[in-house]
Amino acid sequence: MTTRSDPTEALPTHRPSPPAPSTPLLSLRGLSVRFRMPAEERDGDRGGRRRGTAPPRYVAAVTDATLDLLPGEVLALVGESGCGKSVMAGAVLGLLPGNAEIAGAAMAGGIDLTTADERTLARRVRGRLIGLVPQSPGTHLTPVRTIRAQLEEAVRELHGLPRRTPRGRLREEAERAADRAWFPLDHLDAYPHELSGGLAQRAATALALVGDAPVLLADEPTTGLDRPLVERTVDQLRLLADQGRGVLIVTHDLAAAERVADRIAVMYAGRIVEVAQAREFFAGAGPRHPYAAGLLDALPSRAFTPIAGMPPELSRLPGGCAFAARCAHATDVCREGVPALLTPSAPGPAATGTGTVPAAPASGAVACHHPLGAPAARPRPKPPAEDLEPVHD
Ligand SMILES: Nc1ncnc2c1ncn2[C@@H]1O[C@H](COP(=O)(O)OP(=O)(O)OP(=O)(O)O)[C@@H](O)[C@H]1O
Ligand code: NI
Repeated sequence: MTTRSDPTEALPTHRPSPPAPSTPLLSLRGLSVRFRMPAEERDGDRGGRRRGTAPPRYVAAVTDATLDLLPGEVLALVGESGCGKSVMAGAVLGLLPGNAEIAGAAMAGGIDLTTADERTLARRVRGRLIGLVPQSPGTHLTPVRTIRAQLEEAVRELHGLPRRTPRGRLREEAERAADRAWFPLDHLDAYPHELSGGLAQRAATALALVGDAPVLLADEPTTGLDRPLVERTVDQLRLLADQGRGVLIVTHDLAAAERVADRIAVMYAGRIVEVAQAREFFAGAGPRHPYAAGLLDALPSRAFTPIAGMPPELSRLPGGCAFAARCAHATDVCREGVPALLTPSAPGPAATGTGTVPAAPASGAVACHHPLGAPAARPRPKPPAEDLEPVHD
């Protein structure tokens, strides 16, 4: 993809104040996804139990995720590769493979996305309630068709319009979508290869905006882009949120998240382990979960110290906190029980509210038996080898 600069790529500097937080646009409640895997012959089975009679294995890709996405906010979902971010996004769009088993709920526009049939998902959810900003505009755009033709086709499909629909209507809707993504109308007749990287990204975003969905889901929207293009891409998502949409960015790129996110949700081994205000997380008191602190410390702009060890296999999760084996703060209690996602002020689990619909943690929630920055009265674990305490305390 080319990344040459283009004067038409300047984004408007006007930044309207975000609307007051109100009803969530997307609500996950105890969302879990596991993949059923073919049974495996285990050690000791040979000669005894025959292959195929062993119990099936499961990959616990997402476990008990509770989270709200509010109008006007950019929420960044971060975590190491394989921790379940894309599976969570796929569950929301009804795009999981056949071996996926889902529990819990994911509500948007009054529809439970986990139980909706394919017809509902295709007609009412994808593109209409939730727009998907693709990872790689280069592969998302069809090389042999102009941007205008692709947008018009998307309009036709999304609105279920017949082939004979008057051109004017398609044209108008396509131009409206281009305009929403700040794609210059005088480039609409270009082919994808004629566009700069930034304009290709905007063309792909325009496709996601054809149905003017209130929720935008961007799974790794900046992978493979150079720094200036990363910044333009996420700034554009920020502006789309400022207009009242809810934007969920799934990313490895903590610098991009710091640049545009209002809130951060950190995932580890399939669970949300921390939800924080981005300002607090990056520039204020800092992360409260030792894993989240480790992610920040791993950044080249910070301590540049990777987290020792590897995440557990999602088909063989340990009994307690999944991070305990890598955590300098872990004690016996960590290995015994999975910590609930708690906010400091809430007496019970943050995911437990009043009424039948439990509340989601807004921010300041952490799933840790020994959260960082906790009162000194908390029993302090012994650091395992080197004295690592100053890094965290
Ligand atoms: N169809 C599938 N069958 C079995 N396991 C799967 C399937 N799809 C994904 N997984 C597993 O689910 C886990 C979560 O994967 P996911 O793609 O959500 O990770 P991710 O956090 O998005 O990682 P990355 O940052 O690399 O994109 C991984 O262990 C992955 O191997
Ligand atoms: Ni992913």
